[in-house]
Amino acid sequence: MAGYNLGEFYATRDAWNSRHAQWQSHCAIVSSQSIAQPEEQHEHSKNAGSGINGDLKEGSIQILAASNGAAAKSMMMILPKPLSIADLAMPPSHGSTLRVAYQGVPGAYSEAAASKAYPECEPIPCEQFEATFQAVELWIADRAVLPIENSLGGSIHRNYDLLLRHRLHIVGEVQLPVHHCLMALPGASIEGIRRVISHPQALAQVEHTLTNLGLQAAREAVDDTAGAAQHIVANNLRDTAAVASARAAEIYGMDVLASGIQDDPGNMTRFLMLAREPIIPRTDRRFKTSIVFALEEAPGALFKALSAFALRNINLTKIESRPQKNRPVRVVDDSNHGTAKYFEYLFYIDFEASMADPRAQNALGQLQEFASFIRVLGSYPMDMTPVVPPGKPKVISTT
Ligand SMILES: O=C(O)C(=O)C[C@]1(C(=O)O)C=C[C@@H](O)C=C1
Repeated sequence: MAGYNLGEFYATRDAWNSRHAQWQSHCAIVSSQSIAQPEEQHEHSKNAGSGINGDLKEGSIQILAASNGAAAKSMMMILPKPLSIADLAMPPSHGSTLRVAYQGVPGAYSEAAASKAYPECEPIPCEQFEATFQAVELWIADRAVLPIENSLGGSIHRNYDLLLRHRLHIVGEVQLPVHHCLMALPGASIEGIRRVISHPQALAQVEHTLTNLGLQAAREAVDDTAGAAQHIVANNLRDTAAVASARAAEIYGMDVLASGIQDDPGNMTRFLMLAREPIIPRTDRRFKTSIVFALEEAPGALFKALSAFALRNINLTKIESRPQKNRPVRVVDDSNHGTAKYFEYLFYIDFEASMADPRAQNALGQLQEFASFIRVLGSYPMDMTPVVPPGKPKVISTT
């Protein structure tokens, strides 16, 4: 491998491993609470005997994290620093624990999705979505977790483009209920908040509720929800609140001002699990298959393409179109009328059938007659976990 720097590789791996060992011992103290209902957490906080420094406030859902800014900051020093693309000099060797790369910092919903899919996994925080793909491609991680759509905010378009740009395979999906909290530094009140920061998807999911709470504060987009919480603590921003998970509030020692603030109580984000190798499709359980294709321009082309599925009684669960980046516009000269400009699209569809099912194979055979390009992104088990009834929104602190 020309230009490969072994020294850098070991330094990166050792730095990562030592940060991660510190983080794991921290986690042993702060017992992890995964996406519990806001009410459950509230009750738990009332009943809990002690946090790290044992000074829980009545009516606050600050459970086990440090409750003052300084302690929270020192806690943040030992959190694993997210990988950036530049860090990916590549440490492949590791034991048998499945390493799952996600975008964000501890407390992000993507981390919760990784743990839902692989409960024993070791989540690896990354700065960008692109870095999660590269972590898997370079064998630093075994899986990447990628949010792809939300029930309120819709598709995460950039991630569709990444699926095409990289050659990873979809091997699973997770549908995660997303229950947002509004959080600020300990002692803050909703009235004193002048700015609300979070991931743009999260801000979109709470817009009406924030307005109904009378919060006129400016909204500002940042890279991830938990990163917003971390940023407020690191910079001691007393007039700023974050929209993030209850677990993020716990990790960064923030007060929850309101919980369950998503505009729809059933708010849900769908995440994809990606791997270097595809899984072998089966027919003994419910599978979904995701594909992407391009069509030749013709009247009824999309109708004909989709009829391949309808005729075989295959349910389509999602359709998304994205620009064809290598050929976004097709120009056709019409000597009589001028020049017609056609935008070229890629169509991403998810359908409810396994690639081991002859109906799916025949449908793709028929689709091939119309398509100029087809790629199977993955055939994987559907998330069939029961939906937990959502809790009611709750304003915990206004003073
Ligand atoms: O910022 C996070 O916590 C994420 O995991 C990202 C993300 C997203 O990209 O949609 C995931 C779930 C929620 O819908 C909000 C944000």
